[in-house]
Amino acid sequence: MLKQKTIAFLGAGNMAEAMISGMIQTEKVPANQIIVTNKCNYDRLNILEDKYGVRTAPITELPYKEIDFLILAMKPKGAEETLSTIKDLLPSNQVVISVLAGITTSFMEERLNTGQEVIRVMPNTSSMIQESATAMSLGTYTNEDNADAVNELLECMGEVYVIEEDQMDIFTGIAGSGPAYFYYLMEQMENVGKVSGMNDKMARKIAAQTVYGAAKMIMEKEEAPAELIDNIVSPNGTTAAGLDALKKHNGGEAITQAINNAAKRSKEISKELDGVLVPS
Ligand SMILES: NC(=O)C1=CN([C@@H]2O[C@H](COP(=O)(O)OP(=O)(O)OC[C@H]3O[C@@H](n4cnc5c(N)ncnc54)[C@H](OP(=O)(O)O)[C@@H]3O)[C@@H](O)[C@H]2O)C=CC1
Ligand SMILES: O=C(O)[C@@H]1CCC=N1
Repeated sequence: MLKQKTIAFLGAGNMAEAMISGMIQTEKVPANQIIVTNKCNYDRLNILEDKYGVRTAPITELPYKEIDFLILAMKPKGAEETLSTIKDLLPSNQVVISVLAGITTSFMEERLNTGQEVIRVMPNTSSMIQESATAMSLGTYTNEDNADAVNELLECMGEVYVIEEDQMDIFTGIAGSGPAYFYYLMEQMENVGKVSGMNDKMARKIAAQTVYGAAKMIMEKEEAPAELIDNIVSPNGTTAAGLDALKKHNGGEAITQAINNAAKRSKEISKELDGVLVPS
């Protein structure tokens, strides 16, 4: 289904590259059917062209009539201007897909021509290695075939969850921003190892392997996290001592706050960009 689709990215940053990398690895989307553009950084476009074999074009020369899926991948503050610029250039059967945090389907629909299909997506940078947890929510006019095709496209980047749009802010807090929390955690683990005399590279790998193994256990086994914890804890042993410290220092609360704060920011972005002032 994807082989005949032409996909364009408006925005050639980290998220666009991660998605392109995921798509190309599956070989479901030929590289020459991916077109990438950005605002002004043509060096960046050249890098992506050399690295992935995608096509690039200045933003004013995008072949809109040829494009099936137009992926908005600039910063959220650029959405308003972009949508008004492209509104009348889009064929009526083209699907506009946004990965922008906080940009709602209604925001897009209000700024595009009536009937234009939009889909809101939240991937994460693990798309780069096809391990994203990606959410998608459909707009008012999305037809089923296009929704299926976009789902298949997103599966090139990892797991896809179709969710109600009112869950998108919390999904962003958990999964869109989530990798950063784990990188932060692993950085702490690595630093502790280094301070204790471990070789830098080995400390990084040990932290990553530990997190990877734990995530894989959750993915592959039936047990809930509490049971898996039970299997590690010995009475009066090292893990009990470690968990005591984690609880004493509000480790659980810290992660809850991180997710809720990110979700709150996603909501704020929606309101700010829709012209509703949010108290700071
Ligand atoms: N990074 C992440 O982990 C995730 C990001 N997102 C969303 O993805 C979007 C992009 O994030 P990210 O890739 O990190 O950002 P980057 O800053 O890495 O990239 C932004 C890109 O957008 C381009 N750009 C800016 N304005 C326009 C425009 N008007 N038209 C076309 N291109 C434009 C920039 O080009 P130039 O340099 O020429 O200005 C740049 O290539 C954000 O909206 C974010 O919310 C969603 C999920 C995860
Ligand atoms: O930080 C951000 O706003 C974007 C959205 C999710 C991950 N990065």
